[in-house]
Amino acid sequence: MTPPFAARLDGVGVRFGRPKARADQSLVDARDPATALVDATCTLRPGVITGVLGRNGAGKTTMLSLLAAFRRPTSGSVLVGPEGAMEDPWENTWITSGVQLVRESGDLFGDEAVKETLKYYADMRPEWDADLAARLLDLFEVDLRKKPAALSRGKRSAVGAVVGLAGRAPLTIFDEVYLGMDAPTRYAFYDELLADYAEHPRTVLISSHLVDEVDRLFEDVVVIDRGRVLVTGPADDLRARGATLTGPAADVERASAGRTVLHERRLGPTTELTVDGPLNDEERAAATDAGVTVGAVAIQDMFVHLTSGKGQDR
Ligand SMILES: Nc1ncnc2c1ncn2[C@@H]1O[C@H](COP(=O)(O)OP(=O)(O)OP(=O)(O)O)[C@@H](O)[C@H]1O
Repeated sequence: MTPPFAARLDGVGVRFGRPKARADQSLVDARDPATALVDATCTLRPGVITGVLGRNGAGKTTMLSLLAAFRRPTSGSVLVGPEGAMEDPWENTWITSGVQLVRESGDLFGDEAVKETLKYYADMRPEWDADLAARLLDLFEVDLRKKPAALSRGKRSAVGAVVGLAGRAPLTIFDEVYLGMDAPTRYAFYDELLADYAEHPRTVLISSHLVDEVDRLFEDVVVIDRGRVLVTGPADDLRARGATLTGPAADVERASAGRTVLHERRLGPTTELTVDGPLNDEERAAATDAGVTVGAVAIQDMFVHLTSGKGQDR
């Protein structure tokens, strides 16, 4: 069995369209609307579930497409493979045979019954688990005899999820695969992913807007904002990164002195501030003594605050 893949992006830039007429065409310009990634650098640890988060158009799909060798970077380097033996995935069958990118559409073969798509992936993936695929198709109530056009959007996504789970590729990437699924199907997918991952460790990347729903799955996160990697590292660091301070306005102001305020909410005499940076025990105790309640900030809220560009220093 191939060990889980790691991946590394180093100073990666991606610009769509024709190269600009200039001396160094490998340069990407953040102000150019055709630029999808700018100087993106991050490491994806092997055998870990990483959440790739970003607002619409942030560059998530572009980053995931690079890892699956669906496209090449304009600048910088992309490496994928077992730790210590990573290679450029572009036109590299050894690497790409270990990478499964599952997209929301499910990438089903247009004119054939769904069972033909599954047969194709079963032949391609040495670790394909036919029993798991059959059980999941039953769970998601997918009729294998139907052609993709006869399936609902959610059922097509479900087939993609089955391809990703049953294939057990050393790098499995789910790019917003569950967007078409209803809530019970999505929750069943998350549970199946966690259960299978626990038994068959591999590297999983999940991109999503539904951060609240999926954040319990993440061990690491990469947050992309307007083409730049804003945060990369353990999800727990992001969970512990900020704090909410709630209480009488003057006390909250005092407790937040010198910190970057990401969000502010006023309810009559009570103020709630979301601040960047964790509070140490002393600061926490001082705030509590002053009648200020200190709370945690969920990944979803931190993500919204960090990518809304509204942070202000106090
Ligand atoms: N083929 C293309 N030609 C030109 N620009 C593109 C192309 N594909 C993507 N882009 C642009 O690159 C940027 C990043 O797109 P990308 O699809 O990677 O974002 P995303 O984070 O996956 O967004 P979403 O959450 O909306 O799917 C966007 O500004 C997008 O308009």
